Amino acid sequence: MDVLELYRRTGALLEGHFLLRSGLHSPIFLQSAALLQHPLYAEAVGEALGKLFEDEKVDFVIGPALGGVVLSFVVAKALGARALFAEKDGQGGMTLRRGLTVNPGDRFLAVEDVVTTGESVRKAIRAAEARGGVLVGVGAIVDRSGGKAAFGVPFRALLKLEVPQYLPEACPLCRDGVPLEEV
Ligand SMILES: O=P(O)(O)OC[C@H]1O[C@H](OP(=O)(O)OP(=O)(O)O)[C@H](O)[C@@H]1O
Ligand SMILES: O=C(O)c1cc(=O)[nH]c(=O)[nH]1
Ligand SMILES: [Mg+2]
Repeated sequence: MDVLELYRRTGALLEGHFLLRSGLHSPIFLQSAALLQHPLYAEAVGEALGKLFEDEKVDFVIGPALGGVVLSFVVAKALGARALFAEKDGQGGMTLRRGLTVNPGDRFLAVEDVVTTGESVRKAIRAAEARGGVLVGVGAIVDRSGGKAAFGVPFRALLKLEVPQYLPEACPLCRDGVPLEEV
């Protein structure tokens, strides 16, 4: 599957000057909702990502809201597992709400649309582990961490993308006066 082409085709590959969740700046932003709004593409992504973990016997898949909600659903469907999502808890972490539960010992796969630092998916992982879940893998549509993100379990992505990302004080786009976009 040509994931980059899917982002392009759906207008989800943005170029400019973007503020990332982590506070880093980048000339590239992958707007996954623009891709995942298409059920057939979302399903294809879910099947491809699920396939990378088909031997893991997962009880549930979890992703951090919002980006991880649709993705969790399509991957879980492909794996015959439950689809959970974690939500911001208002204190910088994430939690399970809305009657979503974990049975102690449940094996789970964490999924993320785009991993930059991995901090967002890590928060969803902590929420599931706090309820007794056992993490068996992390899957992403795109890994743009430059090989830096690690979770202590297999981490697999459909696409590894090498893109510049800068600390704000070292950002050449800021230096050139390019307006910063919060997407
Ligand atoms: O690996 P990280 O450095 O954490 O960055 C990547 C995260 O940023 C985006 O989510 P965002 O927090 O913007 O919110 P959303 O999912 O609600 O769109 C994206 O969906 C990832 O969750
Ligand atoms: O790091 C981020 O916040 C981020 C990068 C990206 O390409 N897409 C996205 O949704 N978030
Ligand atoms: Mg997100």
